[in-house]
Amino acid sequence: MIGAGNMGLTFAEGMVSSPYLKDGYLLVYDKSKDVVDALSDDKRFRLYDNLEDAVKIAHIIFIAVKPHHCEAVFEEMKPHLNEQQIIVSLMAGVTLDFITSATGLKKAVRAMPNLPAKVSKGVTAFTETSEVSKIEQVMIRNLLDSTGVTIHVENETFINKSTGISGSGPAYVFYFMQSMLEAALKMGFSDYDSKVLVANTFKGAIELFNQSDISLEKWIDRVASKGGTTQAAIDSMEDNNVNQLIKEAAYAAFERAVELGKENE
Ligand SMILES: NC(=O)C1=CN([C@@H]2O[C@H](COP(=O)(O)OP(=O)(O)OC[C@H]3O[C@@H](n4cnc5c(N)ncnc54)[C@H](OP(=O)(O)O)[C@@H]3O)[C@@H](O)[C@H]2O)C=CC1
Ligand SMILES: O=C(O)[C@@H]1CCC=N1
Repeated sequence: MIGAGNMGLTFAEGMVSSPYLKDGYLLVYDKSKDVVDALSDDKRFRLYDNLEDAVKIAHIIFIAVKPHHCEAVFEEMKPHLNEQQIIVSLMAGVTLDFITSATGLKKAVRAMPNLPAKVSKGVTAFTETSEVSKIEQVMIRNLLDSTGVTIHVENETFINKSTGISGSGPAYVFYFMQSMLEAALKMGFSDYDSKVLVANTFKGAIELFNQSDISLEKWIDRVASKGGTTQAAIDSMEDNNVNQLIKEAAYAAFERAVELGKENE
C-alpha cells in the first residue's frame, strides 16, 4: 500500500482483517514520517520507509496518494517493477493509460472507494485493463470487498461517474446533514439533541429504504400527508430547485474527475 492516509490506511486495515491476507503480508509505504511513526508498532503491517524495497517484492501494489503526487511515485517505482505485478489505483481521475505508461505495468485496476470504508460500509467501483485475468479480477474484488461492497463497471467513464455519486457522495450527505443540524440549532435544540435528531433521521430513513423495494418517491409520499408539514418542506425545496442543484453537483464532481485525469496525462 503506497500512501497510508485516509483511504490507504482504511483499505490496509480492511484487507488485513479479511481472510485473504495474513498479518505481516501487507507492506505499507508512506513518505510522511508521522504516518510511519504512528504505524511502526502495528504488527498487522510491514512498514517501509523505502519505496524500492517494498515494490520489488509486492504482488499487488495499491496506490492511495493524492492524484498530483502519483507521477513522482510512478517515476520512482518504475525501475523496480516486473510485468507480473498488478497495480490498483484508488486515486480520483488518474487514468489507466497514464498508470500503465508511467509504470510500464500492463495489469492495472482503477477503483473508486468512499470514506464509509472506514467502518466497513464503503462502496467501491472498479474496472481494469484487459491484461488483468478473470481470476485476478476476483482476487482484487475480494480485497476491495474487505471495506464494504464492490461493483464492477465496464469502463473508466463509470469510474469517473462513480466518483461523482459515491466517491464524493458522503460529503453531499454530510452537507445536507449540516444544513439540518444548523436548522435544529437555530430552532433552539441543544448540540446533543440536534445531533441525535439529525443522525437518527438519516440512519432510519436509509434503513427503511434498504429494507424494501419501495421507490424513494413513494417513501416521500409516505412521510408527506396532503397539505401537511413535509409537503411544505418539499415544496420549498422544489421552488428552490434543490433537486436539480444536487444533480448538477454530482456532475461537477464527475467532470472534475475527468479533468484530474487530463491534468495527470
Ligand atoms: N478521502 C476520500 O474520501 C477518498 C479519496 N480517494 C482517493 O484516495 C487518494 C488518497 O486520498 P486520501 O487518503 O484522502 O489522502 P491523504 O492525504 O489522507 O493520504 C495520502 C497519503 O499519501 C502520502 N504521500 C504523499 N506523497 C507520497 C509519496 N510520494 N509516497 C508515499 N506516500 C505519499 C501522504 O503524506 P503527506 O500527508 O505527507 O503528503 C499521505 O499520508 C486520493 O488520490 C483520492 O483521490 C478516493 C475516494 C475517496
Ligand atoms: O475529493 C476527492 O477528490 C476525493 C475523490 C473522491 C472523494 N475524495
